[in-house]
Amino acid sequence: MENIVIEGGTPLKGRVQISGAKNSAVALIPATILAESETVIDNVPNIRDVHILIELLKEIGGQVRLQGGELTVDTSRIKAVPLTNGRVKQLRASYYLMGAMLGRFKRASIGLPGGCNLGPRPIDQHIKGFEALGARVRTEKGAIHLEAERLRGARIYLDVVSVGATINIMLAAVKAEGQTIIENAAKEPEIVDVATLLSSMGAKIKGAGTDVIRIEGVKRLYGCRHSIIPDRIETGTFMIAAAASRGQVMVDQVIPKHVEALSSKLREMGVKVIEADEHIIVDATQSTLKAVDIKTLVHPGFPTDLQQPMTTLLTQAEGTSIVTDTIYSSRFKQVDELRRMGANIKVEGRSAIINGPTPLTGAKVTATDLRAGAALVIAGIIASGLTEISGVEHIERGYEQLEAKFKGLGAHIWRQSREGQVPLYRVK
Ligand SMILES: CC(=O)N[C@H]1[C@@H](OP(=O)(O)OP(=O)(O)OC[C@H]2O[C@@H](n3ccc(=O)[nH]c3=O)[C@H](O)[C@@H]2O)O[C@H](CO)[C@@H](O)[C@@H]1O
Ligand SMILES: C=C(OP(=O)(O)O)C(=O)O
Repeated sequence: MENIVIEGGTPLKGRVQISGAKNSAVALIPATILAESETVIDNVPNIRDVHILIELLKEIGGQVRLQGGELTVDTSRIKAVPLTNGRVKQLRASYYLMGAMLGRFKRASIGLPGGCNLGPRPIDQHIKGFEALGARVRTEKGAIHLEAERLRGARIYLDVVSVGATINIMLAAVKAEGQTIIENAAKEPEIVDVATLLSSMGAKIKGAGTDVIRIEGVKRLYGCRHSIIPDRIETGTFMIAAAASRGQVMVDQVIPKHVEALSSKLREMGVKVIEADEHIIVDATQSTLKAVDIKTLVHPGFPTDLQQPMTTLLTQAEGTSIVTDTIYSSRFKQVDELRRMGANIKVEGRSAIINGPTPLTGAKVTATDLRAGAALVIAGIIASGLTEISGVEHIERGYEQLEAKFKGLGAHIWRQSREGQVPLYRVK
């Protein structure tokens, strides 16, 4: 077991290249099940969630190769093998295997998903969608079993705007007979990315990226080539880190429009944010950071996945900031850890109230989930002294080479075995 150790206090400087989007990759990989020949996906991030999904595809007979960001999947000989083992529980996105296997085989048995512990993460809207398409659904021994004689297109209104349900229903509906209309659909860029892949496979989808998606079912889908969009949450993580450290960073190979909500908030705080076609420069070298309020919302609102890193930045802003998470009300596990480092934050209901600025000091802290991990890495970068972060496995689920990328920007960050010589002072 390893920890991340950071000696803080250096402003970040330089250029960082962003990887392919985790939250696209984890849907695109299951989507390859729908094709009856070879699919090649480029710009695949080298992260734990991707590795687990590859193992799951292999378990059902897929031939899979990941080489330098290029994933080749041959699903011509896969079978509807039940996936009810421990692996599916290691990530949330294993639930996309339900929609994809239902679409391809008209049946699926998939263990209940895992993922970050952000409070309740229901999947009732996914189930409602599958049932509307004609599937019988039962939950038994920790797994969901889906079965349909035929899948028939349907009009499905989502009671809550859900990225997961929108994608999962799309995966099953592309192979249903007739037309499916998903109303009150989520509009996240990852949904558009999945629709692009499915369309390249031969699916007929209109309206992805709006709140009404229309799908005309087809009989067969074929392999294709697809490149994953840049990770907007990784983009945002580096933008926030640049601002928090009062640095100047070019965040490269991104789609600036995907992080507009964050760019606006950073500008409101007094940070210079310059957008070009494929990069964003964040310059906080001359900034006096001002407090702002944040409310997480569905896209194009402020993303819940950046709420936790943002709380770290707001500890450095002058005044009181209120951060409200309307998507996951208890996504504040980073707060206790930030307090250990000197932050003045209290959580009331679904809001965190942050008073700043407070200098942070290094401490031993634990990453309890993926973005809490990112929040603590940023805290370590700006804190005085040494910060030691355990729970690195959460960070590895979703960030490719996080330490190497921060090191490239001048941060003093390294891995150390837990049994190693980690006194919280620098060994001379
Ligand atoms: C809208 C939103 O910001 N979604 C984020 C959410 O997606 P994720 O797919 O986890 O969540 P959803 O978008 O599906 O859910 C949004 C909201 O709807 C609720 N819900 C969802 C499905 C369901 O069947 N029933 C139900 O009540 C959820 O509890 C949540 O409060 O986390 C992902 C990983 O952190 C992010 O990449 C997504 O951008
Ligand atoms: C919470 C996240 O991941 P997951 O939904 O896969 O747990 C995330 O990407 O921020």
